[in-house]
Amino acid sequence: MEDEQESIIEQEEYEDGDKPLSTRYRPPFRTARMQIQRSNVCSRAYFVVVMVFFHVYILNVIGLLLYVHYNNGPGELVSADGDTSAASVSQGGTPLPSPTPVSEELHVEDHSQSFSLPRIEGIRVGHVQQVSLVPDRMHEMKTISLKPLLFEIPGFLSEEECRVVVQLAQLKGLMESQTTTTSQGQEESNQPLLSLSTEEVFSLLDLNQDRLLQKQEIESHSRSRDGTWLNPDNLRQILTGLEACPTGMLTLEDFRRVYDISQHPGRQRRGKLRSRFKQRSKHTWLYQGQGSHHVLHTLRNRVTSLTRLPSTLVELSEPLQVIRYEHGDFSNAHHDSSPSHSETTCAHTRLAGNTSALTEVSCRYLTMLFYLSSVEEGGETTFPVADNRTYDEQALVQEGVDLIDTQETCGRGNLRIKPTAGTALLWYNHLSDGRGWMGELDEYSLHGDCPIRHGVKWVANNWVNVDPDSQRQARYQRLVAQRKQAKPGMEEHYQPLSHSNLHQDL
Ligand SMILES: O=C(O)CCC(=O)C(=O)O
Ligand SMILES: [Fe+2]
Repeated sequence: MEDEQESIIEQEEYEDGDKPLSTRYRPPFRTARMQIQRSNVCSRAYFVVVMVFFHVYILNVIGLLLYVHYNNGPGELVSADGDTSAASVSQGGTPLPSPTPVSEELHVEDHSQSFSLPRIEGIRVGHVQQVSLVPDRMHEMKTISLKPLLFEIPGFLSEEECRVVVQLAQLKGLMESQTTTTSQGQEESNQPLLSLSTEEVFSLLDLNQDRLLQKQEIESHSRSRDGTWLNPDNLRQILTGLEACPTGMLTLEDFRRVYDISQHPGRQRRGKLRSRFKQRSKHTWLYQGQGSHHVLHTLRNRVTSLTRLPSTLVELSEPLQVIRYEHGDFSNAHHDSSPSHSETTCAHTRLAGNTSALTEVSCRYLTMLFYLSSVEEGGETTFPVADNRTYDEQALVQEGVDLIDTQETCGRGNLRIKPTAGTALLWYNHLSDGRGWMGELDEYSLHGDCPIRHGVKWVANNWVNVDPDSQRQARYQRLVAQRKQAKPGMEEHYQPLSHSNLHQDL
């Protein structure tokens, strides 16, 4: 009986199409043979499973590589200043070939190209990449922080270019950047501004006027550069109250409780709202399109090259803003761009915008800040929460320390960059939406500048405007293209918000 069983097993083994049994190892015991039989079947199944996993793995790797290549990869840079044959970005010093010409004209046809926004990879803090921006030299671009993604490029402008931009700004004439106070200092800036009831304050905070205060609404106030009428303690009280609220929203009654100014008579005497300094400087705007000074034009091309953004986006963005800070001048910490709400619309795409939106705001995917002068003492650009592990609105305004207030707390920021003539900073104000377009505001991009102690500081801002609604951005670009076709030679100009408007919008 046992023999019979054995021969059946053996026969099956042979019929399976493997080697003849005679050539096989014949184990002395039946149980062992059965195990071998099972292990053959198992190893085939195992082989199939492994192969399937292997293929899935390979496909995943290919997919990932393609994703990285088209979205975030260390793509190609183009040499600006007309040199399209030069190499571009590389890591470790070897330039990569990258011949994509930067056009002097608006690319009205390349909408498809416009719908992916490349991002430079930071790799890690301290990482240095070689970039080719001018024909005869390479520049080094160093990662300064990952949150926000921030780079420093020394020598982005030559001494002569800095001088030209400053002179052009002086020729155009600088205007006062609006401040909420006179320029006599903090004392005076604390003068009462308005006397508002708690209900009026509630209404001001209630951006969408739904009679409920959401965290977003309170936070968007706390972000404003002027930081005016809610002091840090008020803000902290309100946010704490909101967090204790199970609905996550405050009704007017809840608000009354958390905004109980009578408990803190010293902080908000008689309910007077106080304004504080937000900034002090002078600024002007310089157009960079056709007919502008070649240095301005070149600078814009260099921005396109470095950022690898579609040239249309850069060309349709705000003009160059040049700012001069003198002794004591500064600006409070702020975000250059705005969080997107249903009630807001981007100023730059207003042509294609939703007219029912309440507020126009600045939508700035990235900032390029150029230092046009070195400063002897003070005037550092500060990123108070750069590379924090977490971003916490409340931590910004803890008792006695208001990181927004650069006049008082500049030294406490996480990162401070000393202005050096010719150096450029590049940072992304927004995260990616994960699909290659602009996503949420990067809270960590909060920055300001410390008061000038000695010397004069000149800087210029090139902001690249992008609408978080890619369809609206596309519509806007189509409209501009149509207008351009109808009126050749006319350049569509972004109408800049004034510097002060901008920061009230934040
Ligand atoms: O001047 C600086 O260092 C920063 C300027 C700035 O943040 C701005 O103008 O928005
Ligand atoms: Fe800024």
